[in-house]
Amino acid sequence: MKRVHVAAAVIRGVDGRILIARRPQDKHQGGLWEFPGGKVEDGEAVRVALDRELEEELGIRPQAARPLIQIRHDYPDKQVLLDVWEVSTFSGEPHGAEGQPLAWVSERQLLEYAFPAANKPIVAAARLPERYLITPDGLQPSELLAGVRSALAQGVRLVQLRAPNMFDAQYRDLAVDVQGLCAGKAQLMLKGPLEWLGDFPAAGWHLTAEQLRKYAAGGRPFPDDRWLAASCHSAEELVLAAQMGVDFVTLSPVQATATHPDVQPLGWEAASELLTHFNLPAYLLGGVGPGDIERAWQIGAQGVAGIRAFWPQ
Ligand SMILES: Nc1nc2c([nH]c(=O)n2[C@H]2C[C@H](O)[C@@H](COP(=O)(O)OP(=O)(O)OP(=O)(O)O)O2)c(=O)[nH]1
Ligand SMILES: [Mg+2]
Repeated sequence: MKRVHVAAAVIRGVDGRILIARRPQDKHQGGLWEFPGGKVEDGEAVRVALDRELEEELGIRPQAARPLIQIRHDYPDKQVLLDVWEVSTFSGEPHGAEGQPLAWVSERQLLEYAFPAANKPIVAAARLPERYLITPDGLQPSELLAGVRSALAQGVRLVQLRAPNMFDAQYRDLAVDVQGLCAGKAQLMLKGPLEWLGDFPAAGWHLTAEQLRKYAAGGRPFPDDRWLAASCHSAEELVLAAQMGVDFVTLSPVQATATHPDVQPLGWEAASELLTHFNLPAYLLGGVGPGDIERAWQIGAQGVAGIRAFWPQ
C-alpha cells in the first residue's frame, strides 16, 4: 500500500482559537473532525499543496505557516503521512467551501471533539507551546519561585519542576507554590518518584529515562486527562515512550553541554533522523536555546526545552 501524503493545518485565529472541520460522512474517516487539508499531488511541494487545499476547502490563503508535526499512521485500509503545519496568519474569511461544518475551538475544547485515530499527537502538538522550561538544580525554594515568576512574565507556558535533591514533603510544598504561580498562565509538569505524583493537581508528569524503562511495559500509570512525558536519548527510548503511550518527550542531548561534558551529544543530524521515525511532539534539549526554535521546527520537533537557556538571569 502506498502511503498517502497529506498536508493539513492547525489554523489559529487572532484570539488563539483553532479552526477544525467535520469530514463528510462518505469519505475516509467520515463524520470525524479534522484539521483542514488534503492530499499532496505527485511532484507538488507540501507548502503549495497546503495553500491549494486551504483555498479549495476554506477559501483562505495562508500567510505565515511553519511545520508543526509529521505523523505516519497505518489505518486498516489506508496508510497516511500527515504533514501538519501551523498557520498563524491568513487572508480571507474561512467558510466551509465544500459544505462541511466548521468550528473555532480553544486548545482545551479540542479534547471534546472526535478526531481520526492518527490525530491524537496533532491535538497534543496544538496544545503544547514551543518552549519548555526545566528548573535548574541546587536553588533555594525562594530563588526557584522568583525564577519561575519571571519566566512566566516572559511568556513561558510549560514548566517542569525538576528538583532532584529535594525530599518528598519539600518538593510537594514547592510544587503547590509553583502550581499557584502557573495557574491560568502555564502548564506545570512534575518530576520525581511516581508515588509522589499520583494525586497532585498538576498538568502532568515527566518521567526520567530510567522510569520510562522501568514502567513502559505497564502502560500509562496516570489518568489520560493529564500529560505524560518522558526523557529520551535514543531510538530505543523513543520506541518505549511511544509504546507506553506518553504524550510528548524531550530528546537530548542535541549538543554538548557544560553540565554533562562526558556525554556524547546526538548532533542535529541524528536528532533529525530520530524524529523522522517518531510520531509524537518532541522537544530538543541540551546545548540548545530559544535561538534554535526555527531549526528545531525544520527537523520535525515541537520546539526547544532548556534549563539554563530559559532560566531568567
Ligand atoms: N485533512 C486531514 N486529513 C486527515 C486528518 N486526519 C487523518 O487521519 N486524515 C486522513 C483522512 C484521509 O484519509 C486523508 C486526507 O485526505 P482527504 O480526503 O482530506 O483528501 P482531499 O482533501 O485531497 O480530498 P479528496 O480529493 O480525496 O476528495 O488523511 C486530518 O486531521 N486532516
Ligand atoms: Mg480534505
